[in-house]
Amino acid sequence: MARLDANIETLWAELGRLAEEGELRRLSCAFARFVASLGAAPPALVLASALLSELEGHGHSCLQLGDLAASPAELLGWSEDQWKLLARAAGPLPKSGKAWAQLLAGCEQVWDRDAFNYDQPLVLDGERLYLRRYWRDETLVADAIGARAREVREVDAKEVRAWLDVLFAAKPQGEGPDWQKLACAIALRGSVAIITGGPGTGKTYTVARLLALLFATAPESGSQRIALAAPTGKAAARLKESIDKALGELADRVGADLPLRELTQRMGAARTLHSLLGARPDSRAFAHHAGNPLDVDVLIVDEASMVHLEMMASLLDALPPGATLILLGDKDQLASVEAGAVLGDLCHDAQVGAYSAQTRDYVQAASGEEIPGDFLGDGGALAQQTVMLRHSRRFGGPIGQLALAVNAGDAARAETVLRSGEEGVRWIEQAQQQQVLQLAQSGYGAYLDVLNTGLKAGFNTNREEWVRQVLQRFESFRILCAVRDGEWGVSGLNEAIAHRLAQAGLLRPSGDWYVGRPVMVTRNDYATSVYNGDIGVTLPDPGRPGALRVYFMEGDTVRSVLATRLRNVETAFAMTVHKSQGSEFRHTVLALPRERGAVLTRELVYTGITRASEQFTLVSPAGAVLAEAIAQRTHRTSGLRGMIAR
Ligand SMILES: Nc1ncnc2c1ncn2[C@@H]1O[C@H](COP(=O)(O)OP(=O)(O)OP(=O)(O)O)[C@@H](O)[C@H]1O
Repeated sequence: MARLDANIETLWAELGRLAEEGELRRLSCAFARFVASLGAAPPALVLASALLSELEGHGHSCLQLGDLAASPAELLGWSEDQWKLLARAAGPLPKSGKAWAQLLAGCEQVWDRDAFNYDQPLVLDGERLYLRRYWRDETLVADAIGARAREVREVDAKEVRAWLDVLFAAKPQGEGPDWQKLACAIALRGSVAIITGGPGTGKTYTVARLLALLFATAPESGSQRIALAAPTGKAAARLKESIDKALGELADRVGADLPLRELTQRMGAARTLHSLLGARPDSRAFAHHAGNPLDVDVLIVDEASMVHLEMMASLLDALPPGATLILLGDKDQLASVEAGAVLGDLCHDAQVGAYSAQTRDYVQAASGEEIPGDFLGDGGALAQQTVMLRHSRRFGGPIGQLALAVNAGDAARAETVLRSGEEGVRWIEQAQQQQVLQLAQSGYGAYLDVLNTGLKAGFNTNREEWVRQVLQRFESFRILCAVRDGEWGVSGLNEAIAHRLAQAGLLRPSGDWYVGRPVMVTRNDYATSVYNGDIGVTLPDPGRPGALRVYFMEGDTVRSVLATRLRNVETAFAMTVHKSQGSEFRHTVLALPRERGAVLTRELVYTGITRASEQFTLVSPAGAVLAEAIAQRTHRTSGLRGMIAR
């Protein structure tokens, strides 16, 4: 016992030192102390608790004990020396994942999945250690998705095929299968389907046809309740706009055979997931859950890569058993800021297909499409309900080539495209911050022009149209950063851009709030109905001289909030790539930092590039950073796939 105590004190000292050095969050130390306070705490448990909490901060949902035994320093990117000091302080540590699991299973703070539950903070599931909350969320998601994927509905394949032939134009021979058509057939037979694909691959185009198909084939289609949702307000508005457009075009095509305009009218607005589930101020709990499920038959969720584990668990909990869930998203985009990489995990087999012979036969009968042999395999139930769209209609040019090269991890090819001089892509190498400021001044030129012209004219005539124009112009250009701090981070660039625009006489910043300040909301605020990620522009309040209001675009409508009522906002000339997900800008500038770091990954670069619709400019102060970023993949540990399979 004396030896244990001695170890523990040295271990606390080591953990404290790491926290001092900024290598460990204080929260992780505090969590380990909390675990230790609940009972006898061998140093190995204290160490595992601190690591687990730290990993959660990096987006992992659990600690793989096998990794902890095999390559502990790598887990958090620590040096071998740092780890050795910790390991020595903690005394002899288990040598394998199994031995770690045995040791932890004996601790009273750890709930073994198969044993008695009395509210311990940690859960041991095989050789994975979880914070209780994440284990519960991951189990819920795995059980709900797994059960839905295994539930295959009876389908009249002949009828479905006849409708699909009406809804999709015939494809030229020899071009391989029409994955969009195939996706509709697959989604129709299940209570869950995942449609993944890069930008412009037709995810919304496909889902509009799926809705038409459901409408045409469901026995009581007239009363079907369809809900559209996305993680952010902007993504929700884009989803609704694209679906309405696609259904409108389709209605013209199918004519009186299917009253699709009726379907569009019945669908209502797309909502954020928070609003759909009934978020409540000051509470993590939603109004809708298993006891009070959502009133829907079909739920379509776009930008699913942004949905974090806890939100996905809440969503699945609130979904009634008979309802159909369709997840749309790009599996290669950055995962959510919060823990989990749910879409990425669920789409594990999407690239290879891994379709069974049964799926192949069904698809052939219901859509007339043949799944090529390369895509057949022995994937699980979820793989059978997942389709990857592979052909982008919007991204054929250099931006598309660049995105493909980055996604494939081919840095040399990406650099060639960037240096090609082709219209649409540009690379400013060995850049100075001044060059980003120049880009900002010209990129935001149209925005500032409309803003200042209106201000000068006193915006007496058609003020609403002017506000709309200001907001739209602002949305056509954006500077994206990989990091928050420093000269190449969001805060440094925002400050420098505002200063530059002021020097050029285009803005008059004074104090926190000034006319023309674009802002992004950083926390949901139910009192003012503004949500994390919403972007607005500050303009004079027409009713109160001297007062300022922030204007937000919500679909087609503009709403405003008194600037002084917004507490959690930051300037938005520059924003992080994370926050830009779900948005698209005509010209996107991606500013990389001088040094590589853990956040600089392939997924981040890919997400940044795919935010550009016409022009992409990469700005990097140091040459090698791009290649290093492309080589570094996001890795998030989770047990989701294993849980779905069991
Ligand atoms: N099979 C098709 N035939 C003709 N046009 C198509 C087809 N599929 C998609 N499109 C068109 O390609 C464009 C992109 O499609 P869509 O918006 O559905 O893609 P997406 O994958 O949802 O893109 P994003 O991820 O950017 O939202 C749209 O203009 C759409 O009308």
